[in-house]
Amino acid sequence: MLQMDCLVCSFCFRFIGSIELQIGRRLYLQSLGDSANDKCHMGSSSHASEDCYNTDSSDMEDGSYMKNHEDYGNCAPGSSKDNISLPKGFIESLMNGELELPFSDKFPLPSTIPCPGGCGEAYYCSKSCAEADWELFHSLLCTGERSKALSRAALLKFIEHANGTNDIFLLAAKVICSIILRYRKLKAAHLEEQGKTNANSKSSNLSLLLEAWKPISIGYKRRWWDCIALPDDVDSSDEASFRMKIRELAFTSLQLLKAAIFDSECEPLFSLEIYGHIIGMFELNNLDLVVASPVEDYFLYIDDLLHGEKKEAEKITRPILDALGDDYSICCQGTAFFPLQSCMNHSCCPNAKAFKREEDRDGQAVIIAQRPICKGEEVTISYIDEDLPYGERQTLLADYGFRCSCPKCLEEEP
Ligand SMILES: C[S@@+](CC[C@H](N)C(=O)[O-])C[C@H]1O[C@@H](n2cnc3c(N)ncnc32)[C@H](O)[C@@H]1O
Repeated sequence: MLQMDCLVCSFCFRFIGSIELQIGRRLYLQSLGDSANDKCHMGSSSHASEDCYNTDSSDMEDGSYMKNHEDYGNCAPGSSKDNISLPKGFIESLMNGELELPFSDKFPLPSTIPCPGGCGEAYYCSKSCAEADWELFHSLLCTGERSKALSRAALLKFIEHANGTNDIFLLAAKVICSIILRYRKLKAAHLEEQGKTNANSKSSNLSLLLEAWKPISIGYKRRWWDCIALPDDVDSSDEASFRMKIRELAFTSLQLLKAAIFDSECEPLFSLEIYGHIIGMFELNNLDLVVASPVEDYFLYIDDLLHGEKKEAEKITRPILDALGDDYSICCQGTAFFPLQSCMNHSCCPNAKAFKREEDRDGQAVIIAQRPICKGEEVTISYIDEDLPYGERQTLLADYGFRCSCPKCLEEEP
């Protein structure tokens, strides 16, 4: 699950495009929020319209770092809610590569490769990532012309429902697609091996489906509506009806997904029981995924320049920073299931940590030992900020359904 305002590879989650594209896209999305209020619409999601971010261009006019400084006229004022203005056409020039920011060449990013299915939603850092995603998940979830979904219209309905309710359904769909696609591959190999005539029995199909399901089976523990933590605003007397509503929501989502990608040979995958357990797996075993943004490094680099260079560069970067505001650099965040890493237990004095956090440059699961770990010793990670006081830690861990009794908790227990 990705944060929308970062442009990352849909397969490995590396930032892609360029510093200019990342910044332009973020400003553009920011302006969409603003323009909804002042009727300054920006058109489709892939192109910013010319003049909705605007006005005073004096600071930028001598932009010797810019390849193109035409088109910096005025536009109707007031399109940015904080009254921070950028020249007319500025965002578009950043996004379409006409404008080069100072020293951005120090932060090269892989160029963007569009989805081979033509959906215009997924982008990749390389052809191999595009192909791997297509083969493993995306061919069934692509809304483009070459989609392998049963019905693209139904798929759009499913996605719309997930976006409007809970995007965990998109992850569950990804899991189901990966199982179907793995099943089809296993079956093709099996048919080739056995000869088409005697290998297409129901029982052999089921055993292939079980084989395809195997990597996920480790996450099969509890249904979503049984394991989801009760939100703070739901009274415990309403717990049963809350859980019933969650189950109904999952049922609706599953019906929509079925209409989009149903495969009769994989019918068991489309039961509410399985769907509930797949979502439950993300509820219980999800790992946060964080990929640091190169945009932050870029602005830090500018800040560290020597006085003369810095002054010159900041003529261009300062108005951008001001327009971006506090969220000038947003990392890519998501949630993921990794069969091994997601199953590690918690300790408030863990001997390992999940992910490199600030240093992460892609979505690979990395577990790093914090100290030497003996053979046979359990590898533990921390689910929460282990530096919080004892009470706060236990409150947070209650959401995971347990009280921690690690050595640190035993020592600090009042
Ligand atoms: C991400 S799973 C961890 C792996 C889990 N043992 C499994 O096999 O799925 C999280 C669940 O494991 C259990 N768990 C993790 N750490 C624990 C701990 N320190 N004490 C008790 N239960 C723990 C809790 O039930 C928690 O909801």
